[in-house]
Order: sequence, then structure tokens, then C-alpha cells
Amino acid sequence: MTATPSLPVIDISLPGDRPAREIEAACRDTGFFYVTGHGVPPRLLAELDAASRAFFALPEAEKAQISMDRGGRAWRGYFPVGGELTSGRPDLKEGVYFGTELPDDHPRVRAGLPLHGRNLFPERVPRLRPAVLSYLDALTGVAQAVLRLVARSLDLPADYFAAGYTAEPTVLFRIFHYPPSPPDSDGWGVGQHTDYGLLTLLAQDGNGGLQVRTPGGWIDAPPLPGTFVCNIGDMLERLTAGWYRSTLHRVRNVSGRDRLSYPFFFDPDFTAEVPALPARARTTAAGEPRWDGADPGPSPVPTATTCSGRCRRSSRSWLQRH
Ligand SMILES: O=C(O)CCC(=O)C(=O)O
Ligand SMILES: [Fe+2]
Repeated sequence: MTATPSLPVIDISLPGDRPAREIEAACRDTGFFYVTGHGVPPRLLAELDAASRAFFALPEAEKAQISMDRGGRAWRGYFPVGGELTSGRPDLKEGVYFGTELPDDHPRVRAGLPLHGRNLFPERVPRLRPAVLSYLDALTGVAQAVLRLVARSLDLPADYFAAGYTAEPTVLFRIFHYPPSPPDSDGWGVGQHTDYGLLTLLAQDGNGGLQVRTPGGWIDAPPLPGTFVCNIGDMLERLTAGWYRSTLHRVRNVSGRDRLSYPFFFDPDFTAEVPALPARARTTAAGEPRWDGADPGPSPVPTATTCSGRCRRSSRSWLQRH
């Protein structure tokens, strides 16, 4: 276990090729990196944090007013501590699910598309609604910017994803509260898993707790002020035939304090077809095999079905969770 951050910090505002090349290196390694230069004002997160703490401090009955039972197919609302499992074990957290706010008469909502609809906001904490909606807007912009760099890192046109399938992205945003773990416990917050989609952008409070699996063991991904932890999900790993990695991670809240975190999941349009990426125009300078497998090198590119250690994992999907 390391105490210092060993994941790269990538300034996405830098001109030129550098951010894309750094993203390429990070995605070839663990698929985890910190994003800075994103332009999200700190006050947005501060307001979201204050509103979220006010919500979680409400009595259980008040929080249950926006229970996920009432969120229907849109998959929104509150779940209590123990209400979500990873690999069959209850996580020590409660949380609220949000997503892109769509009115009841929106064609996608009327068509009954899963994950589309209105959010559930608590009447007792009115400031949560504007805080969440502003944050969703801001993070959607950051995710699109990171995906542009991901596209460039794969030598694709910068707008490859936005033009192809994130013009109307599927956004799932969750706010989690991890109560302090019992002192004699392993700090279990969320069990090990990979994320299923394209990108996750995580803000976490000062208590830390996120851990990432590396070949050398688990490392901490501590909070760095002004950054988001970005990781790529299974979809990008699959799209790149294992060239980019979706890596196991977990939460251990050993701080002895309440921990809040804000994972923002960014995925393609629910109705989009996600075709295989077009062939890359070149091999790497090191002569490694192409990620699309079109020009096999000396050793085969690991894929989800042939890799060894990294495949023994539990991948979460929104359907698996309940
Ligand atoms: O709460 C966190 O810090 C991470 C949560 C997470 O990995 C997830 O929800 O997929
Ligand atoms: Fe995750």
C-alpha cells in the first residue's frame, strides 16, 4: 500500500499533443489518472458537498421520501446503508442516484427508455437540486473534453465519440455517504469491481479511501484538491480490445470519519450502436501490436477473454446491482 499518489496527474488544458499522449500512457497502464485543468470552479463542488451533507443528516424517514422505489425506470433516488451490494456483500454506504434531468413529456421518457427521466430531489434540502444540476452540466463538459483526448490518444478524430455516440450521453451521477467503519473492521466501503461504461470522474472528500489494483497490489488514490480521479470503464477496454484498461478498484473507509464521494459515470447514448473502433493508422513506436488486432505483433493483445489475473473480477452493471 502506498501513501503517496502514484497515479499520473494530467492537465487537460495544455495545448498540443501532451495531454493525449499522457492519457494514452495512463490508459495502457491502470486506466486511472487525475484530471486537472478542467475549469470546474471549486465553489460548485463546495456547494454540492454542503447540500449533500445536509441531505444525509436528515432522519431516515425523510431520506426515504425520495427512495429509489419511486424512481422507476429512470433509476433515480435514495438507497439506505446496506441497500447496495458488491459481489453479494452489502456496501457500507448510503447514496442517491441522479442523471440528466428529462421532463415526463420528453420523447425518450414517454418511450419508457431505462435510465431516462426526472430526478428525485428532497423537499427538505432545496439547495441540492441546483447544486446537482449545475454539477451535472459541468461534469458533462469535462467528460466530453476527456473523451476528445481519448479519441486523439487513439489517433481518431477528436470528436469521434461525441459525433458517434455521446451527443446525447447516458449520465449517471451518484452521491455516496460512507459512515465510519467499525474500528476493528477492514473498512469495507465498496467491494472490488470495474466500472462498466466509458468514463468515470470521481470527486471525493478529504478522507480518502479509493484504492486501485495494480500488478504490485492495491494502491491508494488519495484526494488531490482541484482534481478528479478519472478511470475508464469496461466499454473502452472492450472497444480497444484490451489495449486500454478498465481496472479493479474498491473503497476502504479507514478514516474513522464519514466519507462523501461523487462518482459521475459517462456512457454512450442509450440508443446508440457502439461499433468497433476503426483500425488505427499506425503501430506504436515500440512496435507493439495494434489495439484492433489488425496487425498482430509478436505477442497477442490480451482481451477480456484471454487475459489472466485482470479478468477475475466482478464487473458492476446497473442491472446487476439489484
Ligand atoms: O465512492 C467512491 O470513491 C468510488 C465508488 C465507485 O467506485 C463506484 O461507484 O463505481
Ligand atoms: Fe467504481
